[in-house]
Amino acid sequence: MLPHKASAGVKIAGYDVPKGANIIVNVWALARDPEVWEDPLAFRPERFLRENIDIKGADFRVLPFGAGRRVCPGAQLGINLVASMLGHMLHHFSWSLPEGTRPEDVEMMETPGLVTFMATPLKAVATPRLDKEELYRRVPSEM
Ligand code: HEM
Repeated sequence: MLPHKASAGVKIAGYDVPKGANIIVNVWALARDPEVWEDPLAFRPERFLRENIDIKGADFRVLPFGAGRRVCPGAQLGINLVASMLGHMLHHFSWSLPEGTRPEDVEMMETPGLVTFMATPLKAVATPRLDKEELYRRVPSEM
């Protein structure tokens, strides 16, 4: 989450947080807490199919958009854009690894920071799966 100033002095988990202190919530650690997540470092997105987890600030186990008064106001737009972008990428291209790279060689670890990047950039080969005419055809929208 972005840094915020404490508007009042408060005690949290035995720690004194003075008024005016700069607070940054470590959402990276929250989302990898082994007491909450089974095998937290394993890339297993299907774990989210098992239960309906709110990602817009109501469930503190995962807070990609923050929470509370300063929660991201663009959360729903962000979710819609990511779904649309992924859908387009999968619809238009077949995805494969570069020749000679095995799936088990792909390093999924990220680097920490304000914005998270992959520690080792992912190399993927996109092959158009629709013929060009279909791919670039403009579909006029009904007005
Ligand atoms: C997947 C995409 C996005 C992610 C992961 C994301 C994440 C975040 C996070 C973590 C915060 C900080 C919340 C906090 O400090 O508690 C934030 C704040 C904010 N986001 Fe987003 N965001 C996304 C997309 C967008 C979009 C599309 C917009 C606008 C169109 C937007 C506008 C803002 C604004 C204005 C704030 C500051 C809110 C405030 O401080 O009161 N975000 N976002």
